[in-house]
Amino acid sequence: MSFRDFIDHLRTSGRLVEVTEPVSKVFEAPRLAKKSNAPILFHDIDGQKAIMNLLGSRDELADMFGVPKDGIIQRLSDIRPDGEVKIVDTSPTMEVIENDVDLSKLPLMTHFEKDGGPYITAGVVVSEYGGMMNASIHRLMVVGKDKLAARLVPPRHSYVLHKKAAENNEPLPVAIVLGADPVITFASTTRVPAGKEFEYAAALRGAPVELFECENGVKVPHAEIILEGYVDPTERVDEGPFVDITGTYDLVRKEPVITITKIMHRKDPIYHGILPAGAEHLLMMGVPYEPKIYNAVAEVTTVKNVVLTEGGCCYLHAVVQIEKQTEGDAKNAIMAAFAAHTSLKHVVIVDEDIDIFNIMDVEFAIATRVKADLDVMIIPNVRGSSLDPRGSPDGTTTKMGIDATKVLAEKEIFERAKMPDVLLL
Ligand SMILES: C/C(=C\C(=O)O)CCOP(=O)(O)O
Ligand SMILES: [Mn+2]
Repeated sequence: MSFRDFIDHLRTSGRLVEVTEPVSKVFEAPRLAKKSNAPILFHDIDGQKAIMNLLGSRDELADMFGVPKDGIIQRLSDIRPDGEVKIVDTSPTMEVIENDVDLSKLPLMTHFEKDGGPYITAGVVVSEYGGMMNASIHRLMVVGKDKLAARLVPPRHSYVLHKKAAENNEPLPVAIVLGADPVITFASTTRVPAGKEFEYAAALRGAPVELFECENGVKVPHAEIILEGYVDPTERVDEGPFVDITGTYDLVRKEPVITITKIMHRKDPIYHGILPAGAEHLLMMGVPYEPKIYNAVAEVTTVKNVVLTEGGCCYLHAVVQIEKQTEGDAKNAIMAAFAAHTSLKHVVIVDEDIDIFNIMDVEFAIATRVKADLDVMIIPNVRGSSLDPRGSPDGTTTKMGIDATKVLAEKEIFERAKMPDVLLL
């Protein structure tokens, strides 16, 4: 499915908000997108088209995968990154080719008051070096007419490929993909084995992913806009400040510079922007880790479901539902969850009768099934997330796991009272 087909699907199913009045890319469009999580299409954002909140809810993701909302994890855990990838000669993305690059012509937005400037938020950076490829989303800050600073996070595969190229003092060829089939964009946020993002997307879609070759050799899927260029082996500039998933400002760091040599795009292209700290951003960060946690917990007990909660920025807090088999299972589930997602800070383990999507239910489990000295595990000096404002400067933090499951030997005292079915008047 193309990006446009997906937008048409949102339109025909009545879920798309359309803004036809002119809006500015500086603060105004992001403010409008922040009002709700509904997909919002701007027809005139400084003369261009742009969509935000494309995958702004679990309902949207579930619809894209063709499963119910509580079936997303199961679907993602079942899929293997072995779908078909086909190389083709041509692409609708080549409708317009610009060799005189001017990034200011694109609707790249400025979102928050202390932002370092406009940046690309939904660009899938595809890179190839030494026979390896990668596709992942990185922040791309405009630092010149044809230059972007890329936040390449260690140990993501783009970071590794850039490091390898830099060790040989060679530029890393890249292509930045904006507005591909949303399944491909989602696949680029996952933690599949190196170079398997497009195969994973093809398996998820149940249809081959077509790739075509850019002038610099990088192979890319059809998209609305593609920026072609290379990452310099040595040049680094300040990147940020920018708001990340926590809604607070991430640190300013020295990051590598990409020079864009060519832009290809559809006629009348639709730019994709992800609102920083918005639901789409949180989901893209968190949902790929949920199947990893699910599979890791499945190794130690019977796992039923996993969610990285929105209140925990879909990244720092998990709720794991298990069918407890033996006393102590929940403690093993806690350790498995931390091992599967090393940025996770707090995790709560609950039984099958707790609705993990309902925070009231999770709090009920903590309130009625936890005795802190027995059920809370505190683990100091563990690798945490660089995005946690409370993390230590050396990258470590203190983690907490809460076993909010029933004590098996006393199960009946934890049962929730039910009302019998009766005929209602
Ligand atoms: C943007 C980050 C990661 C990514 O691109 O996947 C920063 C958070 O990474 P941590 O590993 O949690 O520090
Ligand atoms: Mn990768």
